[in-house]
Amino acid sequence: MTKTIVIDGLGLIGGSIALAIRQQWPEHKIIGVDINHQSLTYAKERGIIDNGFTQLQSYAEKADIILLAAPVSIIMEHMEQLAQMQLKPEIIITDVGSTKRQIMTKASVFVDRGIHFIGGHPMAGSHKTTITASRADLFQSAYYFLISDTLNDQRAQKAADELQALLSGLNVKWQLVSALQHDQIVAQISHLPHIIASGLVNMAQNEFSGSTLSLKLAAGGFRSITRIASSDPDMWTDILLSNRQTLIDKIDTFGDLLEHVKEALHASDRPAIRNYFQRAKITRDSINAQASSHAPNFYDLFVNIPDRVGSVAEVTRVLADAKINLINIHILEIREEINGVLQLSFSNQNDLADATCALKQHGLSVIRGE
Ligand SMILES: NC(=O)C1=CN([C@@H]2O[C@H](COP(=O)(O)OP(=O)(O)OC[C@H]3O[C@@H](n4cnc5c(N)ncnc54)[C@H](O)[C@@H]3O)[C@@H](O)[C@H]2O)C=CC1
Ligand SMILES: O=C(O)C(=O)Cc1ccc(O)cc1
Repeated sequence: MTKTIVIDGLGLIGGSIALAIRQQWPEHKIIGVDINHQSLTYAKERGIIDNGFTQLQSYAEKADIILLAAPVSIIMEHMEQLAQMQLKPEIIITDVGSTKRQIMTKASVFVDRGIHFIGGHPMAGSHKTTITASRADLFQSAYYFLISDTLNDQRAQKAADELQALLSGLNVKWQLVSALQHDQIVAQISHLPHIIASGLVNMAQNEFSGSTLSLKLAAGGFRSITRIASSDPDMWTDILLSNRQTLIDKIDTFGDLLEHVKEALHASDRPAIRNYFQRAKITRDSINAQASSHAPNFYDLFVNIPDRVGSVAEVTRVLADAKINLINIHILEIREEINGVLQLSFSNQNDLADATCALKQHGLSVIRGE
């Protein structure tokens, strides 16, 4: 059955979800809502949406599904507005906001009216924003949180099944958690890291100001750990303010950890310092191992590529010549004058083995994947 889907906030995430729905369900009508006219024009010209509006009121009452994908504070404002409208009785409203406790508390505005609200959060994205950065495959193999708080009866479960079917083209791994669990998890693995990344950049900037040294000297490590400091400041202000207490606690704990390293340095305590790095190494190495064991549909290898024009094309040509189907390619790192690393994903073990062989025969250095 043809559905009308309203996507409110047509940026990186709203745009990427629109693209994925469009690809899988071309018969559905997709309406974009954004205060930014340019985003609407961009999406309409490329056929990502059928029509665009600057006001949610313009189309919400005709919607079968509304996906709220603006910054967190706007999502909550728009939930209030939606609760005042004459919506279709079986409408499903969902969101993609990076925090969930405040949003799920706000969802009480829908309960009396019997409207389904399903909290969601795809755990993939980028430091880049706006629809121009959106991609249909942005969420491929990523986790997508669904919030259990409102999934408490059969009708709600049916609505969640419908939402999951609509978004099945995203190829995500669904993860059911409570809003409380969600905000604690993301505070640790997403919000605190953003605070630290921006802190490192601000500190380096302070240290280098007034000196002839500059941040251009920063090596790969600094660049990798601070990539997310390029994220949108308004979006991250909303995120921090909607997960305040959890983050205050996390900052305290992180402060204790730094204090521990400082004490070890004061005491020249070599075993304590080594232990700090060793524990982290074991855990960090195991993330890669877990990631590959949880993604049985993807077979990855990593290739060293020289920093010269055409080296990525060379890799893809070798694979095309060998008639090997590549399902994803990701540039992990390219540093000036040094090798970069390409991550190549295949759909099965045979393609992975054939690709390893073809690339090695071509003289390329394959890091992992046999
Ligand atoms: N960037 C990321 O990697 C991820 C972001 N999220 C969440 O997704 C949401 C959207 O983030 P992005 O797409 O990255 O941001 P974005 O900045 O690319 O897109 C947000 C869009 O919302 C629009 N907008 C702002 N105020 C509006 C209003 N009053 N009415 C309608 N549209 C309005 C903006 O014009 C923009 O096009 C946020 O809630 C964020 O926390 C979730 C997962 C990943
Ligand atoms: O760019 C990155 O690595 C991110 O961390 C993207 C991201 C940003 C916000 C989220 O709520 C989830 C993922």
